[in-house]
Amino acid sequence: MSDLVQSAKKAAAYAAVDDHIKSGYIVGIGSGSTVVFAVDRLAERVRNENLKVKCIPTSFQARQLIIDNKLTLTDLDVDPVLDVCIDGADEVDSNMTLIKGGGGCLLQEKIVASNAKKLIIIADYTKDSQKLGDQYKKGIPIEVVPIAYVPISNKIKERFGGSLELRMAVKKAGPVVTDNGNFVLDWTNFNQDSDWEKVNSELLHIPGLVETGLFIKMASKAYFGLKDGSVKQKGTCSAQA
Ligand SMILES: O=C(CO)[C@H](O)[C@H](O)COP(=O)(O)O
Repeated sequence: MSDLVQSAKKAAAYAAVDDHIKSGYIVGIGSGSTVVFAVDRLAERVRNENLKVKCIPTSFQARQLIIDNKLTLTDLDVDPVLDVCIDGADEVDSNMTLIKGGGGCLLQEKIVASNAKKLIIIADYTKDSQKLGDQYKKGIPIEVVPIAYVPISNKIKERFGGSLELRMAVKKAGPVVTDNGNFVLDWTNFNQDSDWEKVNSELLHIPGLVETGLFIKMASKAYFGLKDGSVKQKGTCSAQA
């Protein structure tokens, strides 16, 4: 990954943490490489400003980040309502519809985000698109119960077209297994002009399909780090709103 992209991720993450996290907050910690910068900044603010925050992870990776940075860990049993969730995205379209799940953590990410008063997205400039699929070519991740991956692939192809591929592991023989023990299908060559809300609700009716990486009407704001070091904001909610 280029230095420019890395700096862009960092700039977006720092700006979002500075604008949206206050002492006393319950904070959702997303997953992926951009979130690493957000946790760095949050830990720095906890040390320097004596900020009191409790963090809810969206994945095994996020839990490790919280622990490694000596932040306070909590969960939805103890704190079922979050003030804010900060997470990355694979792509953000002009309606603030997201593709998430490039790291395979979509299910817990969606659960945690859906219990947050606001979801703030942090990303580099390569994620800012007009339509889903403009820049992100790896497809829409779909988490499925393992025994159902073939019929689910067939049903999606028949109903909506495109191609589905079972995501394979890199340092393990066989498929990626999510934090929840499921498989991930990556859906490519979909119709970019789809009504994503309708598609998403139809997908969620397929037995065995656990969750989709389509996040619709969930994100309040997206911060994109740009090549020149500045940060572009997309979406409506104001800082600390
Ligand atoms: O949804 C995710 C993981 O499941 C990530 O937030 C998404 O893949 C973006 O990751 P990165 O910050 O590494 O670009």
